[in-house]
Amino acid sequence: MASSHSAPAPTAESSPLAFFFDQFQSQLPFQLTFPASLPSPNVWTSIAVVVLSLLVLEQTVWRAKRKFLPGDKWTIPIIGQFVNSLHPSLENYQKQWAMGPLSATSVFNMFIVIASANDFARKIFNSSGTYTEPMLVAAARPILEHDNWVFLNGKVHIDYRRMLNQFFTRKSLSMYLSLQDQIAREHFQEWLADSTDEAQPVMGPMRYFNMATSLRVFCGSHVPRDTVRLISDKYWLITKALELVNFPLHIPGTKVYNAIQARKVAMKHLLKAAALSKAHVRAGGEPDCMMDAWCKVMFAQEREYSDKEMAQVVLSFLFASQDAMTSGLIYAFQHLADHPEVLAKVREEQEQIRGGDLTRGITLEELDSCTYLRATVKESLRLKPPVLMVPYKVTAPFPITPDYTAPRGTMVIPSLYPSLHDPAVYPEPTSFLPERWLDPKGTAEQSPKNYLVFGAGAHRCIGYEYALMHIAMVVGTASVLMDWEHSTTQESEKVQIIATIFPKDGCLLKFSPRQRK
Ligand code: HEM
Repeated sequence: MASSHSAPAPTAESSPLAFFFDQFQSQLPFQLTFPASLPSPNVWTSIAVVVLSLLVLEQTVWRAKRKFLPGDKWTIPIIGQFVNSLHPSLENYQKQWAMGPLSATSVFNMFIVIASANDFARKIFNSSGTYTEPMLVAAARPILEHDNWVFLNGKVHIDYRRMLNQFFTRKSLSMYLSLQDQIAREHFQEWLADSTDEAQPVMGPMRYFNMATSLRVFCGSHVPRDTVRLISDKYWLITKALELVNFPLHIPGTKVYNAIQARKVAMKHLLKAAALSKAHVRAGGEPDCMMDAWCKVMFAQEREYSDKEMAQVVLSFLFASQDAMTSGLIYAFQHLADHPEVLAKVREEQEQIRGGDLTRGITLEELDSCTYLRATVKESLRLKPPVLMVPYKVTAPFPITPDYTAPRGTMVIPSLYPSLHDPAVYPEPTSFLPERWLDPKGTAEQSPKNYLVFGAGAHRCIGYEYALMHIAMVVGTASVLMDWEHSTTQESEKVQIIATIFPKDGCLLKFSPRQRK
């Protein structure tokens, strides 16, 4: 093979790339060829210079943005901490939090500031509309759609949220409690019927149960029962794609592509539900679900929300109720199985408050008086908070401290976990101690600012009351109807992160009908 370029013999000074090429060639027993159409070594040199300059620029920008914040001295070229973010782990996050109250990292040139201290976390939560906007994760926009209300910020968000808040008051939510109880009992029956000698992972059944409950509460009978399984399965594809980092192109076969297709199917049914709900309320039907309650309010006012807007709102609610609530419920079952002394107290309280009648659902007033049950749920969510951190994006230079201003475009992440494991507020922070919530003068009750399970500020979880009521009702009812054993493994205390956290072994439980002692 003859070489097709006739440039003078390169030296390291004249062209480093061509020089290396010649060095490489000298090692080979045959002649390598530059086809005539390939750029000459001088062009390669120019490309190398540009690439090198970009790499130097990248490091310079990283150091200029990071300033004195703890973090890598040099960022990994181009990808940053991409590999770590592909496999997020609590251990890696803990390392990052241990770096300091504020620390820096980067993924694909996205500069990220992570707040571990409670003051800074709350400062970020409270900055939306002035310095920041909610970011969720990059894939959230194409999946939930760009015009979904969850991406609103500032005044428009406050107005929209004010309208939705009225459907999440305790009074509004109490009308669904008996329905929730009925659905829970149906699912308990299924879990008991499916129970085998071996404990089974409960992630799948719990997720489906939450979807069935949430669809009933949000959409009533406007989503037929036989569609619930379909939407639940589709939603799993959506959840799996909502990772901190995803493949940037949404081509067939990628998680985000699958999630977009799944959203289209779910939206088809939710759009139909919105139209049916409007027709039901227009015809004078009594509200039987959140969509109906919304229609009733909106027909009495001037602003009419389109079927698409209503369906998108429910889509956003389902995301949260599916994932975070499943995490909260699974850990509540796990913690109670691992602490029989706590379960015994929960049962005693339930039997007392229900007056021995275990066949009927619990009322809101009764639930309110379950002091020990509510402390148990609160403690379970503290110990294993479903959401570890919430990404926000800086929209204007944000002075987080007097010395450090996060530049526009930075991803700022308030972390919830460190505040919820602060030993000064929660002594023995890794122990499950519902009693800490029973002393009104104790540090736990005296430091509500540390209880960041549901976030803080303008975007604080809209569903927190619903989630707390649901988990308490389910666990309370389960405690008097069933026994459950937890098969502990080496992975039970380890955490896997699928948008929210779950026991790494999927939580292996064996349910059986309650044996009264
Ligand atoms: C244990 C269960 C849950 C946990 C731990 C949880 C946690 C959170 C957290 C940490 C945030 C971010 C708050 C912030 O940025 O300050 C959030 C937002 C949100 N959650 Fe939840 N959530 C739960 C259940 C639910 C449920 C059942 C719903 C259903 C309605 C829901 C709907 C939402 C919505 C719509 C937002 C965004 C609110 C806004 O931007 O105004 N969540 N949640």
